[in-house]
Amino acid sequence: MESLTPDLTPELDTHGCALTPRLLTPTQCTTIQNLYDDPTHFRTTVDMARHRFGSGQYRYFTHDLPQPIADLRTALWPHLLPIARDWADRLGRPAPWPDNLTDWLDQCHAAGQSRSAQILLRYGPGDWNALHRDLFGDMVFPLQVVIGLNDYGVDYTGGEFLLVEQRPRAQSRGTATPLPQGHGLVFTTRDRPVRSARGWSAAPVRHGVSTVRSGRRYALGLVFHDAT
Ligand SMILES: O=C(O)CCC(=O)C(=O)O
Ligand SMILES: [Fe+2]
Repeated sequence: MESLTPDLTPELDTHGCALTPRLLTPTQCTTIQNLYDDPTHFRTTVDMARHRFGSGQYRYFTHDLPQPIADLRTALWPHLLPIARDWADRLGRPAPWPDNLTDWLDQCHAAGQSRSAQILLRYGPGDWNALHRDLFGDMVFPLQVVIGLNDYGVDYTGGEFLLVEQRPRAQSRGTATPLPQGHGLVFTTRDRPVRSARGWSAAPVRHGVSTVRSGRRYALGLVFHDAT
């Protein structure tokens, strides 16, 4: 794994999301994509159309995350933690996250959020992901990472990652980002600090995926609180 992240704060402040350097090799991306068909890795499969979440399918990993996914999540934590703490400071909110990811997950489990929230998503032509937030309860880590597993424009077309940010007393702003294969996109699960007349205010952000026009698109979603 290359050096994970330069300082992502300026990108996050300007665009509301930040691309990391390459986190997975193309071979690792293919290996992870191929896990999709092995049910032993997953606790639940969600048919997105059935829940009116869009169209397509995703599967929740069990806690027994395959390598290199487990390592990746652990390695990302110390890079994301200072940003989450800085945001909490700007917004005058508590920052309940300990230095160690395992300690934070223990807190989630004690509060009843005890199931894995890591997902592998699969989209075909016509599939899309409705705008949403991956919140499961009071235990919230405000940053998450999605990793593109396919080559945008080659393996599939359409399927851009979408962010929609609600601005204070104004209409919302949309940002579309194609995910480069093997790179992570860091964005907020809930809201992020934006400058306002009176200092900082929290802008709620939702994310989703535009309609895939052709091909297959897989993505790995890493969330840093657990689910119910
Ligand atoms: O498929 C994607 O790029 C978005 C996946 C998603 O909703 C997530 O990672 O939480
Ligand atoms: Fe999501």
